Formats: sequence, structure tokens, C-alpha cells
Amino acid sequence: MGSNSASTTAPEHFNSTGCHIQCTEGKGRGVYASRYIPRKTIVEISPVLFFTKQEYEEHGKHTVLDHYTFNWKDGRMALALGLGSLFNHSNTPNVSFTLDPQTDSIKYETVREIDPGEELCIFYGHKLWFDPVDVCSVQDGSDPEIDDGWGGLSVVNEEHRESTIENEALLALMDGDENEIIDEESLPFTRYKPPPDEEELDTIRTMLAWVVDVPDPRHITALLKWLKQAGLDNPDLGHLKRIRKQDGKTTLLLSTFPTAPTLPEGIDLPDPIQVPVPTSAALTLTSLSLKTTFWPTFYAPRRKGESEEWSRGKLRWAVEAMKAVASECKRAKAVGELPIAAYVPPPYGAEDGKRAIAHDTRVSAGHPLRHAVLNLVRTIAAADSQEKQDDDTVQSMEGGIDAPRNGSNYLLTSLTVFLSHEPCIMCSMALLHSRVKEVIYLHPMKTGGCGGSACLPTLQGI
Ligand SMILES: C[S@@+](CC[C@H](N)C(=O)[O-])C[C@H]1O[C@@H](n2cnc3c(N)ncnc32)[C@H](O)[C@@H]1O
Repeated sequence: MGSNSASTTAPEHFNSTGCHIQCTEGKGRGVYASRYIPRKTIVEISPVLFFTKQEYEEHGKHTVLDHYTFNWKDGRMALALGLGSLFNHSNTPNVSFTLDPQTDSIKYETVREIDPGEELCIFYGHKLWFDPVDVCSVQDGSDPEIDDGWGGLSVVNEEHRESTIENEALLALMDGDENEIIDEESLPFTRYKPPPDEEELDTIRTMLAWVVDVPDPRHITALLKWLKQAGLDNPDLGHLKRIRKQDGKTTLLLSTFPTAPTLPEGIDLPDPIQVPVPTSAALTLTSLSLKTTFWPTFYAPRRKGESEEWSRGKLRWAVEAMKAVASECKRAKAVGELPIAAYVPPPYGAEDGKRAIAHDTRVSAGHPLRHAVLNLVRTIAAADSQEKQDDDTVQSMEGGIDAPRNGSNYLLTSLTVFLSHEPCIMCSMALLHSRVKEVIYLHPMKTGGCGGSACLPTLQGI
């Protein structure tokens, strides 16, 4: 795009905010910093020229203007005048923009400090019509999490939301019967593709579980009842059979908790022991026979498409959750923290359940580990522990038994965590340890532990 003339530097732009126009190989013209620009500097306010949809469809779309026009809030097509049309795209933008319908203009503001010579970029959206060259990302080797802008959040950020082409597609997808399933190809996110099932003995992933031999199989019914009452029928072990009958011996699977469960009194049992058991169901028959050598495992071949289907209703639920994340990011930003947030809502369709939200507090706490995810996990742990104390008080008042609730020892069993940014390896491990069901994030990170630098759940030994 634009002219790639031999002279690559134009005079400094007369908006005098320290920007000039310059050409780059593969991108055409772009906006560059002539000098150091502090964070939160308004570098440009561009007036906007409007076209009707019809004018755009019949004319604009077939001209070079197509590279510059975008949807305004009310459905008209808009063209930013001034520098506005010359900001190139980056996945890690250093400039955010706000549409102002009062003045029919767009405000461009830096989201971090900009060094002289750096290009100023905005985030166009996730579906680009060209092959992006991305040099706006942090260039000085500093921590991208610290220097993070608003990349990715524009999809759910109210101020930016309606300016992206994909938003119209998103609104259309959410519209209609809540139970209607959305085609996998139309979903507004990409799924991390799990690796194929383990089909070699030494690649089977296992975890340690407590088991106990039951010398008299007539006690099995009573023991299964006890497992339930004791809260040990954890969904985490749902892929494994509870009882193994081998070489004339009956063995009962108890739990994967770190410490051995206290066995019921009145039944004569040996001490529990720990054995390795598969971490997931068998997806193929070969894997089934291998996994069963560790412990009897259920055979659960994946359905076509392999992963859980998404309905329009579930998408609406997820978009609402992401809006909560974006608002939390704004709150964090307003108090000088990094705009990184994590949110866990009750599961889709559930009327009630755990709910918590947290943002990064590394700046105010002066603590390098106060990542949003760790703050979220701590919030949930604190709430759980408070709830348990309250339950204990009620139980002791009522003389009830002190039994953990089903799956209550894990913090995020069956829950989805929504994040502004892909969690780092430390946070991914915390989520995994909390037995999170799924993680949905907006902004991928090179250092991430959910597909960026590694995908933790797929690592050998985890
Ligand atoms: C709004 S214009 C930006 C200014 C444009 N570079 C020019 O010279 O006029 C959008 C166009 O710039 C180009 N562009 C923007 N960001 C880019 C990027 N990261 N990599 C490659 N081309 C980019 C694409 O051709 C796109 O259609």
C-alpha cells in the first residue's frame, strides 16, 4: 500500500505530537515516532469521513479506499482523515484508538512509552485481509508482558468493539436460537489442537492414585457408598474404572489427593498404596489396551470434530465473560497496573456457582508473582476455605459429619477460565493443578504455557 518512493522519510507531520510518516518494506507508509513519546499521550485526533453502506458496496469497495474504510458504530462506513488512516496493524499495538460519535472523530493514544524511531501501530482485528509484517511489537527485548498494550482486547472493549469488521460477524453468530450449534469453522476463536492419543507404552501419561486391596469383595458395595459420602467420587477420576479385578484380587481406586485417605472403620482393609494410573480416557483401542495395563480405563473415542460443540447461547455466555475481563483490564489500567485480567464465571447454563475475577497486581504489590491468574486462584482458594469453615461450623452445630464435598479439593474443577492474555507457564501450571476444564484467552503470548512456548497438559510427566 501507499507509495514506496526512494525517499523513505517525509517531513515531520504537522500535528507536532512527535510523529512522522515513513515507508517500510512490505507495509507501505506508517506512523513513526520522531522523539520519545510518553505513555498515554494523545498522538492524533482524526476527523472522519462517512460513506453509506451502498456507496461503499457500489464504489468504495472496488477502489484503493477499501484498504482504509471500516465500520463505524451506526453501520456507516468510515474513513479516518489525517494520520488516522496511516497507522499500520500490529498484534501487540502501542497505540489504542477510541471512536467518538459526538465529534465524529477518532482519538489515538499511546498505551506505553515509545522510543524515537519506533513505529506506532494499532490493532485492526483478528481477521486481516493482508499478510501482516509485525515490527511494532516490543523491539528492545524487554518483557512483553510488562510492555503489553491492548492487543486482542479490542474485540470486547466497548470503545473499540464496533470498529472491527469481525465484530459484525460476531454479533451475527450470537444472534438466534441459543441451542443452535455453531459450525466449527465459524467459531470466533481457534482451539488448541490436542496431540493424538498416546499409543506407545512409554508415552502414556500417568498420575499417582491411592488404591486399596479389598480382601472380601462383598464389602465393595459399602465401600462405593462410603467413597461417595467421603467426597472421593471425584470427576477427575471419571475416565477410570473404580474397581480392578486382577489375578483373583479386587482393588478399589480411592483418590489422587497427595495424602492417603482415611479408610472407613468397621471394614478390614490393608493400608492404601499409590500406583500410577492414566491421566485420561483411551481414545483408541491400542491406547485402551496400553492404559489398562496401568489401571482399567474407559474407552471414549472422540466424536467427529473432537471437541465440545459451541451453541449460540454458549458463545453469548463467553462474550459476556470476555467483556468482564476487558472491564477488569480497564480497572487495572486505571489504577496503574498492567491491563491483564482473569475471570471465572459459573459454567454455561448454571444458575449459580463459583465466580471470581482478578487482575495483575505486580506493580502495586511490587511482587513479581502477582499475576492475574495466581491472584484469581488465591481468591477462589480463600473463598472456598471460608465456605468450608462456615460449613464446618454449621456441621458441628448440627452434629454432621466432616466430609469434603464432591471434587471440592480442587479449585476449578469443571470451570472455564477467561483471560485477557495467555497464561505463562507458572500460571498454566496453577490452572492445571486446580483442574480447570478449559482456558480461553484473547492475546497469545510467546512465553505462554497454553500453546505459546509449551502446552503444559500435553507435556510428558504432567
Ligand atoms: C489503513 S492502511 C495503513 C497505511 C498504509 N500502510 C499506507 O501505506 O497507506 C492499511 C493497509 O496497510 C497495509 N498494512 C497495514 N498494516 C500492515 C502490516 N502489519 N503488515 C503489512 N501491511 C500492513 C495493508 O496493505 C493494509 O491494507
